Amino acid sequence: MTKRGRFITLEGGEGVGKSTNVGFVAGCLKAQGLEVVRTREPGGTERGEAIRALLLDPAPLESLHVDAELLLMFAARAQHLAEKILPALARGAWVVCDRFTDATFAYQGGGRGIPVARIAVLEAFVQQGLAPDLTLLLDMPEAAAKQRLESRLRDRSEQRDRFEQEHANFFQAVRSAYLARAEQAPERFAVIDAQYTLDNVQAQIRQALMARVAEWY
Ligand SMILES: Nc1ncnc2c1ncn2[C@@H]1O[C@H](COP(=O)(O)OP(=O)(O)OP(=O)(O)O)[C@@H](O)[C@H]1O
Ligand SMILES: Cc1cn([C@H]2C[C@H](O)[C@@H](COP(=O)(O)O)O2)c(=O)[nH]c1=O
Repeated sequence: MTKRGRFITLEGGEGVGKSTNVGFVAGCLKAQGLEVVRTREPGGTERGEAIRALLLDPAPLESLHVDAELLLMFAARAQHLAEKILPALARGAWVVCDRFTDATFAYQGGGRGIPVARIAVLEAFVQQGLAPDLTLLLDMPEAAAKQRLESRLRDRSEQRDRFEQEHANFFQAVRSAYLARAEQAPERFAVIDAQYTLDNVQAQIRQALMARVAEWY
């Protein structure tokens, strides 16, 4: 019987370096001879990416109800699980995902104020017990992360998306919610101090990742 693959997620607020380090994590695992599927949320499938475009579109900032936002996150996730994540894990591939349900607890829970219990109902319904094996939480002060984000937006001439337009209080609440989740599940989370140089951050990530890989094999 094929051994089920492992599910690794990267989490954190805007601009902390998740997208930069998803490739690094995938590279470390590939160097161990593993099949790796790299993906992201919301998105990861054709339909999920269409939902992502709707969610991130800056235009309807005032008009998308918070419950609609929450349900769209889980709709994209249901498609992502069925079409990509579960088949990959079943064939023994390792999945590295830029954000997953901890982001929902942090953004829709911490940021938007939706009660955790309501989110947990949808989590159970959509995931049916599936949870990441390891979550790398990239954490740093919100103001410093904002500077990184600003410089990326400038360099790439990108427009702020609907979430990136939120205020400092929103991002502080997101950060607190992430840290609270990490404290509640220390066996799953590795908190990475993301405020340092990329070399330093990647050394922390490699150490956390390889410690788990050694535990699992
Ligand atoms: N350790 C680091 N030191 C300095 N700059 C960094 C570091 N890590 C990433 N960056 C830069 O910071 C910017 C934001 O990084 P990145 O896009 O990876 O963040 P992110 O967490 O994926 O952001 P978002 O949540 O908005 O997608 C990029 O310009 C990236 O090159
Ligand atoms: C999965 C998920 C994501 N979000 C938010 C967080 C970000 O602002 C965007 C995704 O953009 P990024 O460039 O990938 O950071 O979506 C959310 O609010 N809830 C979620 O469950």
